[in-house]
Amino acid sequence: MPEDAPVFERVALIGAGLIGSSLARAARATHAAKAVVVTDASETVRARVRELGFADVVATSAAEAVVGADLVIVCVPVGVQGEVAAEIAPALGTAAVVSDVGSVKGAVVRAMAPHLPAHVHFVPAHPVAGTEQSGPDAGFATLFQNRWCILTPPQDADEAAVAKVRAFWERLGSKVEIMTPEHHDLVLAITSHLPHLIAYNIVGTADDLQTVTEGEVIKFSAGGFRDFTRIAASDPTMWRDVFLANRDAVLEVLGRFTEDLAYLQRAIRWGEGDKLFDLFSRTRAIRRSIIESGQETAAPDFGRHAAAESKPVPIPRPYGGGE
Ligand SMILES: NC(=O)C1=CN([C@@H]2O[C@H](COP(=O)(O)OP(=O)(O)OC[C@H]3O[C@@H](n4cnc5c(N)ncnc54)[C@H](O)[C@@H]3O)[C@@H](O)[C@H]2O)C=CC1
Ligand SMILES: O=C(O)C(=O)Cc1ccc(O)cc1
Repeated sequence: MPEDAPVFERVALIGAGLIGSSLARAARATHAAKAVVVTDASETVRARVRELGFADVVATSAAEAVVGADLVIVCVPVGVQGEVAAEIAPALGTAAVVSDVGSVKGAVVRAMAPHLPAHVHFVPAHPVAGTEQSGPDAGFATLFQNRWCILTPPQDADEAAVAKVRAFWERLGSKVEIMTPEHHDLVLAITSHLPHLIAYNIVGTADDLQTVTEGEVIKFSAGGFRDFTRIAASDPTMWRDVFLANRDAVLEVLGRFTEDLAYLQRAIRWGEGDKLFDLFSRTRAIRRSIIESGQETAAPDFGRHAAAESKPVPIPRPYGGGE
């Protein structure tokens, strides 16, 4: 294949928000697709996509969009991915590969797979790249460059279909890793979902405290708190769906997190400075090693492969030492 020959002929994107519109722009900019068809449930969004001009075709329904597509990527909140799969199923061509970009994989695979015809190759994906913005204006062509994209194909997936989806994401500039949905959901629970929950919680707590601090919480917010407010501005629908869909893994890591927080609370109460100092030294070393390895903007260690990943991953020892 010549270096910039399209990876797919006709890519259909269902949902034209931050991720769908970034994919359309990136697929065009890199010639990963010969033609890009976009649709969205919202007429306002479809009209905006026409104005912005990043699609070759703007279809009025998901079923219409997938006709003749050799790659379909579902880019809607995870809570409606099952509905979309049911809607597109009868219109999918025999050569179609179906994928998605959902931030949760296990629940999404369980919701979508039963609707898809047997001839369709299903290769779920999650680009670990995004912002707190949403909608078609927020997208940009370089969003996926030098970012991880995790694929979670079923064990009996068609190898050629997986290779083409990998090639598509690599064309957009992503680094691709393959793992099971369960492993994905545990890793993302700690690296992405829990940080968002903490951000939503701390900004909510600070807002409640405004009444006792005469409104000065926001005024004097230092860098750390401001970073939390950016994350806490993320889309409410998307994140409600993420927490409901990844309930088990989030509750697992949240349990560990609250135990570790209680350990710090006790150390502060009893003046145990060495405990605080030890943890802060450990975490500083982690940050420094990330920077030294040149991974500062990359996702954490996803270097594990599908076959090895069906069992739960041990979570590191508690701050205090033993298990
Ligand atoms: N926002 C982020 O940073 C990232 C998001 N994701 C995942 O990408 C997916 C999309 O997220 P965003 O693009 O950020 O959301 P967004 O809110 O910007 O866009 C979602 C779009 O889907 C449309 N939509 C909703 N239901 C639909 C339906 N039934 N049929 C057709 N269109 C429908 C909405 O009208 C909206 O335009 C989610 O599953 C999310 O978990 C993945 C990586 C990063
Ligand atoms: O804006 C940020 O800091 C993010 O963390 C973006 C993001 C949100 C959801 C994902 O599944 C992946 C990336």
